[in-house]
Amino acid sequence: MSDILKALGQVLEQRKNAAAEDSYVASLHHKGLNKILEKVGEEAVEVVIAAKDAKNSGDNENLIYETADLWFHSLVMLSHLGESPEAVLDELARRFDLSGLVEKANRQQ
Ligand SMILES: N=c1c2ncn([C@@H]3O[C@H](COP(=O)(O)OP(=O)(O)OP(=O)(O)O)[C@@H](O)[C@H]3O)c2ncn1[C@@H]1O[C@H](COP(=O)(O)O)[C@@H](O)[C@H]1O
Repeated sequence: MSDILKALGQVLEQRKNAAAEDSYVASLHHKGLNKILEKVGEEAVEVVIAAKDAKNSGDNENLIYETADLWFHSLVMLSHLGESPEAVLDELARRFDLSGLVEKANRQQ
């Protein structure tokens, strides 16, 4: 697993016990799930807009920036609900090398 994802997951957990005034992540945990979900939704829309702009301009810099914002806020959401980045990476590992078409066909049987 990526070292930075693991380290970030640990920081997000620690921030549950931090003061909202000292930390952006702590402020989100204090505001609660609805605020966190609002941020996830906002960042998802920003990713979509950045992708359209990148297609038109050929410049992916803002798309990378907005995608990092979306990943980050998704990790805060998972942490708030007691999950870790490892859980998502484990799920991706489980799916690895399994064709999406085959997986869908198996589901429909
Ligand atoms: N990776 C991030 C990260 N990415 C984005 N952000 C913050 O997410 C916010 C994104 O909000 P917007 O762009 O919507 O800007 P905004 O208008 O300020 O947000 P709102 O007031 O609307 O909520 C900004 O404040 C960014 O600084 C992040 N804040 C923290 N981290 C990581 O989390 C760690 C802990 O952060 P703190 O809890 O602040 O110490 C940091 O050391 C970083 O590793």
